[in-house]
Amino acid sequence: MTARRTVLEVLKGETVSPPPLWMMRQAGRYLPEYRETRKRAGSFLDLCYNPDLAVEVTLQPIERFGFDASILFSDILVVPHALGRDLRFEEGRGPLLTPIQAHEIDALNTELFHVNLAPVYETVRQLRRKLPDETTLIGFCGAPWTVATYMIAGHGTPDQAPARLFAYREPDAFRRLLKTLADQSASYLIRQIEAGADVVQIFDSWSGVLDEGSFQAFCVEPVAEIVRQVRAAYPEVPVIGFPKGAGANYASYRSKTGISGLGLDWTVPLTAAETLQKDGAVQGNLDPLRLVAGGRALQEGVDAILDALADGPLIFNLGHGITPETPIAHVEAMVKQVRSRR
Ligand SMILES: Cc1c2[nH]c(c1CCC(=O)O)Cc1[nH]c(c(CCC(=O)O)c1C)Cc1[nH]c(c(CCC(=O)O)c1C)Cc1[nH]c(c(C)c1CCC(=O)O)C2
Repeated sequence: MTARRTVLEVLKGETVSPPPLWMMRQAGRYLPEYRETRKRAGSFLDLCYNPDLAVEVTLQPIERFGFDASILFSDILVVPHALGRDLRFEEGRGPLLTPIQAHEIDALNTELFHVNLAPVYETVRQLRRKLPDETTLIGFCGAPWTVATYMIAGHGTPDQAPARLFAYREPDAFRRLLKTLADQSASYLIRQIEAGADVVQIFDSWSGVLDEGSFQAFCVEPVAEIVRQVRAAYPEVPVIGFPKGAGANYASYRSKTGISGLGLDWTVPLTAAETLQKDGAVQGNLDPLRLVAGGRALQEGVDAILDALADGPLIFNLGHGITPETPIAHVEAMVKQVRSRR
C-alpha cells in the first residue's frame, strides 16, 4: 500500500482531520541549520543552484517539524535569471536586477532556459527520492505579474509603481513580457512535475496593487494560461494559486484561472474564506506575526482558522512567508496545536 499524501487528498476536495500543514518559506533564516548551510554555499543563488545543498535545506524543516508538504528550495527569480537577466541578492536589500527596457523584451533568451535550470530539476529528483513517502512535494514558480515587477523595477518596491507605469505606457511590450513569462513558467513547472513534484504553487505576491482591469489582464489571464498548459501535460496534478492581497478579487480567482487550491493571505476574513472553501481547497492563513509573538496571539489565531475552516478542505499554512525572527518554539507550538485538533 502506498502512503497517504494528505495535502494531495485535500487538493482533491477531501476533508482531512487534523488538516495537513506546511509553512511558506519553511526553509529559511529562522532555522540555525539553514544559516549554517547557507554559509557553506556562498551566495543565496549558489545555494539555489547547488542540488546537494538545496536538498539539504529543503529537508531541514521536514526533519525538524514533520510537515505534510515540502516545498522545493529555490526562488521565483531564477526564471528571469535563466532567461539571461542578471540577478544578485544582497544581504538586507533583497534581490537586485538590471531593470529591463521595452526593447529588450524580445531579446529574452529562451534557448538555454532549461539548461540553466537543470540544477533545480536535479534538486526535485533527489528530493522525491529522499522525502518520506507521505510527504507531498510542492514545486513552484512566480506568477508572471509578480516576476515582471522585479524585472522592471530591478528590486522590491512598496507599490510596484515602476511596473504599473511600464504596463500603462508600453502595453504591447508588457503583454509580450507576460506572455513569455507565462510560457516559460508553464514549461518550468512541467519539468518540475516530470522530475517528481506532486503539486505546483504559483506565487502572485504582488497581485494586491492592481485595479480591476489590470488584475484581470496581468494576474488572472497569465496564470490561467500557465494552468492551461500544465493541465494539458498533467491533468491530474493540482495547482495552488496564491494571489496575495487580492482582496475582493479573491472571489472569482479560482474559477477564472482554473487553479485547484486557493492560497489565502492573512487579511482574508474567515467568513469570506468559508465561502471560498465551498468551491474547493483553501490554504492559509495565519498572520506570520502571530507566529513571531507566540502565546495567546498565536493560540487564538490558530483556533480561529481551525474553527472556521477545519470542517472542509483546508491546508493549514501562514498567510505569507515565515519571518527570520520567528522563535522555533512558536513553530513547535503551532504544529502541536494544529495536530491535536480532531
Ligand atoms: C516575491 C518572492 C521572492 N521569492 C519568493 C517570492 C514569492 C513569495 C513571497 O512573496 O515571499 C518565493 C520563495 N523564496 C524562497 C522560497 C523557497 C521555498 C520556501 O521555503 O518557501 C520560495 C517559494 C527562498 C528565499 N528567497 C529569499 C530568501 C532569503 C535569502 C537568504 O537566505 O539570504 C529565501 C530563503 C530571498 C528573496 N527572494 C525574493 C525576495 C523579495 C527576497 C528577499 C526578501 C527576504 O530576504 O526574505 C523574491
